[in-house]
Amino acid sequence: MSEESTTRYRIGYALTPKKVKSFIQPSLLNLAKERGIDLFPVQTTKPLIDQFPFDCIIHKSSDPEWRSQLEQLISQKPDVVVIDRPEAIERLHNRVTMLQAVDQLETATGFSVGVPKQVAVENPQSPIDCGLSFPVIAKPLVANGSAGSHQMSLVFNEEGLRGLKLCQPFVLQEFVNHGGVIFKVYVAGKHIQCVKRRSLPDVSEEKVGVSENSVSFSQISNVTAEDRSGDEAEELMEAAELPPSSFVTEVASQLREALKLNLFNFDMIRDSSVEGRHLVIDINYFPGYAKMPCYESVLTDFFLDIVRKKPSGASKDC
Ligand SMILES: O=P(O)(O)O[C@@H]1[C@@H](OP(=O)(O)O)[C@H](OP(=O)(O)O)[C@H](O)[C@H](OP(=O)(O)O)[C@H]1OP(=O)(O)O
Ligand SMILES: Nc1ncnc2c1ncn2[C@@H]1O[C@H](COP(=O)(O)OP(=O)(O)O)[C@@H](O)[C@H]1O
Ligand SMILES: [Mg+2]
Ligand SMILES: [Mg+2]
Repeated sequence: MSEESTTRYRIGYALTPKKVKSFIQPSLLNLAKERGIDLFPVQTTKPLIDQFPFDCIIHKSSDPEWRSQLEQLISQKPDVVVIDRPEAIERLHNRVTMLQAVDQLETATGFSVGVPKQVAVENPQSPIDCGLSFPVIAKPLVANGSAGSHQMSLVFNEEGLRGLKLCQPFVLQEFVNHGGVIFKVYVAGKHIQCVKRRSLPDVSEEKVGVSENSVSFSQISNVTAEDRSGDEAEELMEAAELPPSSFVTEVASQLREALKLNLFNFDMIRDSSVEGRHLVIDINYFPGYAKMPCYESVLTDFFLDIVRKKPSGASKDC
């Protein structure tokens, strides 16, 4: 008999109610069960150790108590795989540190990858001399999953910058024309999938001169199919070609290694002014996998990779 049909594994999940609703769907639970994996909810407010046994813990929770429980678990039970390490996830909670790994990537496929020019503004009250070209996007520095951390402004000129009523540190990032489409690359260990999503439209030089000083927006890529049907942005999206999968795989695998993370996605745009140039603009921990085609089988394959390759005597990073 194969290992798949005889051995059962227990995975504990600690997720917000919103995430449980979107991710822990019956279709995932059933497929995982058929293939030997049972998923159980973990309560972050109760001692983790009392809820054992588990072969693996997956989690997305901003509770500091939970983080210390996990750190204790990692030192006390090295056989349990923790997906992912809190300190590695932490790097994605800041829009400067999240993109630092991108600069180390090297691609061999004739395409290149980088990040847009950006500067952090720690004190939002101080006058801003950012040295960037307009338009720029003001993004909250902290990317902690709160609604506020997705609230952004597209700023067309100095006056727009002066008019920003921000009370938290933020980053200013050069807006790059990219044809109104972003590529979302979902990573679950070695499994990688790239999908297209709608983005902000290109900004022409004429438009910079005549537009408002700034425009606010939030979570543009999550506009629903009903909202966008028939519009011009949707046509752009349908016509756009995905980047070659060899390039996407190179970038995703190297990022996975550099970030020491298994469960994340990144937003990538094609720089319209430089042939083959792509820019990573955002990296998200434990994103909305259920929006990815066949997420149940991708995630079940990933869980099996993890529990079968469990190292003895060490918690696993990647
Ligand atoms: O809820 P969803 O499915 O829209 O997923 C969100 C992600 O959407 P995506 O899968 O990239 O389209 C979303 O990605 P974006 O930041 O919109 O690129 C975030 O990962 C979000 O998590 P958080 O609010 O940053 O903690 C994710 O939200 P949570 O489900 O983790 O709350
Ligand atoms: N530098 C940029 N140039 C062009 N468009 C951008 C840039 N940065 C962000 N965007 C657009 O703004 C959206 C939100 O920005 P992002 O950094 O992904 O924030 P969030 O974490 O809220 O998803 C992106 O999906 C993309 O449409
Ligand atoms: Mg994004
Ligand atoms: Mg994000």
